[in-house]
Order: sequence, then structure tokens, then C-alpha cells
Amino acid sequence: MMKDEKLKNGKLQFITHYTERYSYLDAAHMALEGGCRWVQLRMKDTSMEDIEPVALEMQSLCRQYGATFIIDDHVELAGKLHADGVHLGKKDMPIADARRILGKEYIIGGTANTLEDVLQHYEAGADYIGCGPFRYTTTKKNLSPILGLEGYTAIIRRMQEADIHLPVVAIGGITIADIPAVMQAGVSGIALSGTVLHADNPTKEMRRIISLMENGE
Ligand SMILES: Cc1ncc(COP(=O)(O)OP(=O)(O)O)c(N)n1
Ligand SMILES: Cc1ncsc1CCOP(=O)(O)O
Ligand SMILES: [Mg+2]
Repeated sequence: MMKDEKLKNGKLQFITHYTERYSYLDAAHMALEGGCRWVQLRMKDTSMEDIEPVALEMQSLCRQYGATFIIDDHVELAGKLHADGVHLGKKDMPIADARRILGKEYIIGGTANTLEDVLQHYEAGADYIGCGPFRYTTTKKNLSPILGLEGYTAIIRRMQEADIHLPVVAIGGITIADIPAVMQAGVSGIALSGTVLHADNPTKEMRRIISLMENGE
């Protein structure tokens, strides 16, 4: 798959998170089985040696489903495994450095909480923005200020005024009930973790979410 095609999978992104119920691989498998075609392996507080075998298996799983596979934080590992890309936040390697290391074929996403973050990532060569948090969530520590619908509306409007075209994916505490309004605010996609992992049946929940995003029901 070429980079443009891989990016098209990004309208609904599943972000892994540690749970006692499911392994990282099982969780990714359920999301893929439910129809998601973008998985980000996010394993916090884990050494590279422990992330690598999980990443290898998850990459192979994603390939079987034709899904895009992104690694959170670890540029070196993404390059070593030839993952589809990497997601980087404020405390991670600067996007321009990652671009120099990985080259133009890799997808690089950057975290934004403000328009200034978006502009910085745009200039540094990011392919998409993970923008949040939408609301409070326990999935991430040290959250940036909550954006709510108004935050997205304002950022998207100011991006349009500045003629900046970059996919913006909303993240943070989003549930299925929020999706219509968040999409209505003008974002290009949604990233989810907890709402899928905490559902009684994550595969079915993912199917429900995809159906809502594709058919509005
Ligand atoms: C799609 C997406 N958006 C934002 C983030 C957060 O990245 P970061 O700010 O580096 O925080 P951690 O995820 O590393 O805790 C993300 N991972 N994905
Ligand atoms: C990684 C990340 N970055 C901002 S909020 C968040 C967590 C998203 O997970 P959830 O959908 O469970 O709130
Ligand atoms: Mg990070």
C-alpha cells in the first residue's frame, strides 16, 4: 500500500492501552475484526525490548487486515520494523528530526492542543494531527486542557483561514454518542481507546462505531 492509501484508513483510529482483560494483541485483533483499519500501538512505561515482539506481531496482524500500523513514541522502532508510521507528542522526538530519520514514505502524526501546535507540526512535515483531549480521560496522564466541541470548531476554523490542509483526528474520552457532534465540528477522524476496550464486546462495539461513521446509524 502507498502512503496516500494508508492515510485514508485514518478516519477511525484504535489506540491500544493496557487492560487486565485483554492483551495488546487481542485488543488490536478485536478492533480489526470489528472493521477498524488503523491501529496505533501505544504501550506506555514499557521498554523497547518488550514492545518490539508485540509490535512485530501486531504489524503482521494489521497487514493481514490491510490496516495501517502506527507505533506511538518510538521512531527508532518504527524504522527498524518498517511500520507504517509513528505518532509523536510534545515529549517525544521533534517531528522534523523524525522525518529526517524515517523519510517521506512514513506517516508521522503529531499531538496538538492548540492552533500553534498544529502550525508547528504542519511546518515540520506532519501527515496528520491527533488533537485533544476532547474530554477528561484516564487513558492518558498529564492531560492538556480539555478542548470540547468549541475547541475543535475554533482550531478547524483558524486552520481554514490560514489555508492549512491537514487531517485532524479528535482524541480523548470520546464515546460513540459523541461521534456525530465531534465529526460535525469539522475534524477528519476520531481516535478511540477506552470506549472500545471497556465495551462488553469490543468487536461489536467497533462494528457499531464504523456503521455510525459510514452510514450515520
Ligand atoms: C492520534 C493520537 N493523538 C494523540 C496522541 C497522544 O500522543 P502524546 O501526546 O505523545 O502522548 P502519549 O500517547 O505518548 O502518551 C496519540 N498517541 N495518538
Ligand atoms: C493518547 C491520548 N492522547 C490524548 S487523550 C489520549 C487517550 C485516548 O484514549 P481514550 O479514548 O480512552 O480516552
Ligand atoms: Mg508520545
